[in-house]
Amino acid sequence: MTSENPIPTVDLTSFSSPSTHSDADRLAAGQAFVAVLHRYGFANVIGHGFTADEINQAFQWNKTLFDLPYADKMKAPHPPGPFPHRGYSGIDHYARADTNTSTSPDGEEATRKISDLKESFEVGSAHDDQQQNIWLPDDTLPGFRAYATSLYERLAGVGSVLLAAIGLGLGLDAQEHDALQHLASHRHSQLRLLHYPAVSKARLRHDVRARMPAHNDWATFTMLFQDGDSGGLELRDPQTGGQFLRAQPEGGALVLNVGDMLERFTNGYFRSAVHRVSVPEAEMVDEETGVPARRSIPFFVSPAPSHTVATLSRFVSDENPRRYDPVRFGEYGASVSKYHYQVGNI
Ligand SMILES: O=C(O)CCC(=O)C(=O)O
Ligand SMILES: [Fe+2]
Repeated sequence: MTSENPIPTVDLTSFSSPSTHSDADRLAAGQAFVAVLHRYGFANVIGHGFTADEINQAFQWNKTLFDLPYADKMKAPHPPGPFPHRGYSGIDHYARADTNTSTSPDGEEATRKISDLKESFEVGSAHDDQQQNIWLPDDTLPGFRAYATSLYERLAGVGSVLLAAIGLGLGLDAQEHDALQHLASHRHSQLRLLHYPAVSKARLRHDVRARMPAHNDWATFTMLFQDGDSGGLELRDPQTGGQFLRAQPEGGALVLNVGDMLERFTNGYFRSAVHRVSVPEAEMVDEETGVPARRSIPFFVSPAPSHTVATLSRFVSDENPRRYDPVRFGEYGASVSKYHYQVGNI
């Protein structure tokens, strides 16, 4: 079931424009942010520092990239296997052309991996010592490499600001704050451009249940922009455990969801939110247009792979005993991403 109620919006202008705000403003905003994340594992964030023009520009690049012919996009192919998680993964329209019109729910369409319903381009830091970026030749998409590199840096900066807001809202001391900062490595986070093509009513009827099935993100937290009014991102309410709530795109807001590392760090005070990208029921959709295309831009704020994430002792008590052993982020991420790669759904 889906609720119409969007998740609450938090304004973090006092952090993104510190000179025009007081410490008291920041404390109040940080505490409000923490309260929403504690309740939902998600928050809509405004005042993050990205202008409307910057967001439009990011979606314009998303469109220009995915509008390229498949053969051009495949000049920067994601290598087989989960690592390095870089470059283009997508839909071979030519290979699937002959199965596109299948109407049998038992046929090939039904068993097709859900990954066929999206295409993505993964970008890391230019200074990542573990995973190298995989770029298109510059004459295939002039300026894209420079743009995506700058977008990565910009979002990494926003991620640090949001992490500081969480630290202030939690009332961490200096040592705890230092441990929190290790959950965001500018060199090891990840930018993803996503495009979900339009889906026909026929496919909705027969085999398409979701654009991205329910999952958790395994890093610290994810910041995500969604295009226009297409929507579709939903989170499972951590309090009811069943009901899915819409994360509606609201003018310029980014959606932040808690990932596994922040859950472990806080011993479950923040829950890594289960989320999915849904499609409407076939009956709700126009025969001609189907479900329109959708674009999103997530940024996964992550620790360094060598960093061991341990629970802060302030979150451990007799009522809430330690739930997690310390874990090296690289090892954790490798096992989870290997699983996702095998099932091919994220
Ligand atoms: O496209 C979206 O809105 C969600 C993307 C997502 O959950 C992911 O890439 O992990
Ligand atoms: Fe996700």
